[in-house]
Amino acid sequence: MSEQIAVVGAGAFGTALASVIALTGRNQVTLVGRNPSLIADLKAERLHDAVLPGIELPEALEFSAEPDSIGDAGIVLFAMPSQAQADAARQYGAHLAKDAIVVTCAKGIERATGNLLTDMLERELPQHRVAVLSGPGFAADIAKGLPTAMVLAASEVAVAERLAQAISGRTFRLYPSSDRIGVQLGGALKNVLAIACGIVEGCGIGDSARAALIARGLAEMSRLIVAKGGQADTARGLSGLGDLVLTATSHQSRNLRFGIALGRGEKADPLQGELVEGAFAAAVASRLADELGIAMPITDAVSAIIEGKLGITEAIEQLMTRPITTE
Ligand SMILES: NC(=O)C1=CN([C@@H]2O[C@H](COP(=O)(O)OP(=O)(O)OC[C@H]3O[C@@H](n4cnc5c(N)ncnc54)[C@H](OP(=O)(O)O)[C@@H]3O)[C@@H](O)[C@H]2O)C=CC1
Ligand SMILES: O=C(CO)COP(=O)(O)O
Repeated sequence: MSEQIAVVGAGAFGTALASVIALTGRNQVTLVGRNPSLIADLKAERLHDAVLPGIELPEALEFSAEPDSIGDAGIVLFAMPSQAQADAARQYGAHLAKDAIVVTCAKGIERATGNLLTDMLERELPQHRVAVLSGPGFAADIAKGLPTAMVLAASEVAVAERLAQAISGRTFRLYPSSDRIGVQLGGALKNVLAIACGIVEGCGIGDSARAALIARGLAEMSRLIVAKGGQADTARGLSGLGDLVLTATSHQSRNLRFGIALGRGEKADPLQGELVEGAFAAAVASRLADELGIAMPITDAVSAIIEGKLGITEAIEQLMTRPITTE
């Protein structure tokens, strides 16, 4: 079935998603950006070299800088950073079709409130159903047509299935899920854990330490998912373990590179330069863990290091000398 799909947010991920969905040939896809001169260049050149260098965008993909261009879309993907999603909901909400489903594609937690992005979007857009797209996939890999599998979660599995069918193509495969909580927390926390793995790499304490962080980090992710009402199994799937392994081991990851800079003792400011979602999620996840009474020592340490409250040597010492417990 043919769908009208709008992707809002003309950055790396939005452009990659719009491109791969347009390539299915089934859907009419519009990439909607807020910068008219960028959109004019994309239309003219079919390249977005600032974020996806050298990758040609499909002929079938349409572009617009007008918020009302989303008015006929039944599926609207929000592909801007987590902390910009509330603003985007306010800016684009009035232009959504009555039955449009909004799919958040960001990996984070609302910093001001600790809300999941789906809860925040339902607050801002109470008339609309809200779904989540997350999982292991770098924008450049997706846009190049390399095989990628991710998860599409909606509260009703039938809706998730419909969205996954509509968006999936020959190189981009979506698995439907009904666990929006687990899928979102996996995406937010893997970024924090990738920073931790970057720190380990940057300060040169070995691959064994990285493996320990991945496994113990996954246990933290699972605990938070369950405490927030999600399913433990989701942590072991694509949006949890899958994305954690990808981001914690590939230098394509901005979160990993940020952690490496921290580990090398370089000055790293998450508000300058490229987007580092984990730097925002660390403090809010640590706060949530505290409120829910669950242990997330790696997340706490990453948050404290970023805030300059804890040194790296001290953090390693603290993690290694915690009371011995069963796994
Ligand atoms: N890059 C990747 O490989 C992947 C990214 N993600 C997730 O996708 C999200 C976006 O990341 P990514 O695309 O890489 O980031 P980028 O920094 O490449 O792009 C972000 C885009 O969002 C736009 N934007 C910011 N605020 C708004 C707003 N209020 N309304 C409309 N557009 C807005 C920016 O526009 P402007 O240029 O005008 O500032 C920019 O085009 C993050 O949560 C990330 O974790 C998920 C999977 C893979
Ligand atoms: O989420 C991603 C891949 O799944 C992208 O990771 P970074 O934001 O760390 O680059």
